[in-house]
Amino acid sequence: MPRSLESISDTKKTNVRASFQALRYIPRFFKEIWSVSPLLFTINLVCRLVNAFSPVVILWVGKLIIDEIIAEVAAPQADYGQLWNYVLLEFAITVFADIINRVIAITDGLLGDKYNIISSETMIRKTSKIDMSQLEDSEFYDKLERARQQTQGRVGLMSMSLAQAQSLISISTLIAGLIYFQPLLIVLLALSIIPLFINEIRFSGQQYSLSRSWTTERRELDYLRYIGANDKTAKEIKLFGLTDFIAKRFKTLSERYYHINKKLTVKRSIYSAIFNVLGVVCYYAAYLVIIKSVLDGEITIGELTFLSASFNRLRNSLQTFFTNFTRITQSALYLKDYFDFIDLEIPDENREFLPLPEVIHTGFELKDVHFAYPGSDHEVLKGVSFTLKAGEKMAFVGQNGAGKTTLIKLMLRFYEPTQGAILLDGVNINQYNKADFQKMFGVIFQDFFRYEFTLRENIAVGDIAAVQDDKRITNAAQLSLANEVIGDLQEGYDTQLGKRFKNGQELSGGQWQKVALARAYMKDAMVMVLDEPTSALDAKAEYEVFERFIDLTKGKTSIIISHRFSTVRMADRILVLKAGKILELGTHDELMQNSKLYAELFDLQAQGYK
Ligand SMILES: Nc1ncnc2c1ncn2[C@@H]1O[C@H](COP(=O)(O)OP(=O)(O)OP(=O)(O)O)[C@@H](O)[C@H]1O
Repeated sequence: MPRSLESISDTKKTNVRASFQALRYIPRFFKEIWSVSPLLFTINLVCRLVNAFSPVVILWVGKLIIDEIIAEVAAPQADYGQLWNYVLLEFAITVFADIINRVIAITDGLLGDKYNIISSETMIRKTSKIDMSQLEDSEFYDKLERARQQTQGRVGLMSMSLAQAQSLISISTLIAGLIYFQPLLIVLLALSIIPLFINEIRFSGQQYSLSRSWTTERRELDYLRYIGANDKTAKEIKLFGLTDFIAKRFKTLSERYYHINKKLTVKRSIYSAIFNVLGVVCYYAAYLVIIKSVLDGEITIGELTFLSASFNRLRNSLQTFFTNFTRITQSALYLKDYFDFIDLEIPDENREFLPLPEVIHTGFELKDVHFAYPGSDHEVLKGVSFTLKAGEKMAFVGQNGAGKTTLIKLMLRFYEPTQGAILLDGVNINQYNKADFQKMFGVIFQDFFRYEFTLRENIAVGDIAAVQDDKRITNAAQLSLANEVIGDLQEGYDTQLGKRFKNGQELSGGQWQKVALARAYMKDAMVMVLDEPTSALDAKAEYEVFERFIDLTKGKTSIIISHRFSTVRMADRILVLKAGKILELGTHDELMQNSKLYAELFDLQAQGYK
């Protein structure tokens, strides 16, 4: 549940502390930006440093101009030479500062874009190393989501932090001017700015807590926005008349956020307005002090304009400085999410592994394997033990939810068994490097992904390094019958699939399945796993696909999951699962003689074909 405004303010202190602590990530952040382009970064820093002095210099030249005008007006014989020099100088400084500002903006943009590319790429690479169990954890997913979404925020943080450093130098030079002429002005300055700062910290902490505590709801809103307006769901949404249901759900959730946020924004504006009046009072008090100094003959009219303009500018600069400071501390928290994600330890990454066998000698052995999905007490597998011999074709059978796919996921090391072990040639599979181990398999899952890439790329997903290898791609397509799709495609293997991009062509469910099946044939994998690979194929295509599969995988260790018993019977042995336990294991003939679940289901399906 999202928190109420009151509870948000309760946690305000913790968040303010946390955001200050997150500032420690800034140096690392800048180190990363530096490494993106040392040249751009140096140009940016030098320009900012030079421009940091421009406000005080311009104000000072302005003072010189006014004093010169007054002096020349009062002089019996006017000589305007010096005055025009000053005006020219001010003009030159203004033009120069403007050029430098543009260089800063350009280098900010280029650095931001480069950093954006590199950090997004880093995240994509890191995500691939993260365990499935972690990716399915909603808290972790929120963190990943924040890290991903804040890519632009991090770019903003970069220019904001650099601008802050520049502003700090400008502020120091202006303060030095005030101290030199009238130290009392500093006290008035502090009086006008400190309440605003406290107010800023107080409310921005609440604002951040609110936005952060809504990460999950924002994800839900994004999801509703997605399913409410995209081509994949349009059919069902129209047919089932879901628009109203989705729109209402979206509206209710959005409005809850809107109301909490509105309350906070109004409160913040009222307090800001009150403190701003205090600031204006201080400004006029300072103005009176400066006027008095002129009247007392302590300073010139030029110095009056210099001091009052400096004071005003300082007040504005400090206000922006503090506002940006709180913004930076908040963005730094997102930086923390990003670095936490990047630093996430990948267990095993630096471990010594056993070399993978070049060929499988004895096969896989599962010993009393138990498994419950992370965050769940429900045991999906309850003491599963069997061997899959080298070169054997085994089929997994069982009703929906029996645990067939889960068993595959454990054998592929997407998850670790909660109890028991899986051995390959007598060695626990966790002794091998996970990524290398997974490369041994050619797999197609029932929920394979339809990449909106070209047909060639969709097939090459099975071994992306071979994306330009026409021979292997056409071969894989022939084996899986995906080559039959080609006739309908205008640009052959280079046709864009799906409807999301220009000239994309959509395939039927069965055609997609053939394409996905081709992925498994892209490499000469030691173990083949087909998880319901033919559910969308017509009977003829299914028969052909399996005939080829059996033919091609002769002597190769393989697993097939299927609900079609005509397919299943082709396997050497069949493993029947029921509620996470092995009910039967044997050849088709043995199981038929057993007269248990397998025989019952087989007969049931056979009846249907009579
Ligand atoms: N990622 C997951 N997190 C939590 N529970 C899961 C997850 N995936 C599957 N389950 C649960 O595990 C059980 C077994 O699912 P599994 O997908 O292994 O069944 P299956 O035998 O392959 O079924 P089907 O024939 O329907 O594909 C189900 O009760 C399911 O709800």
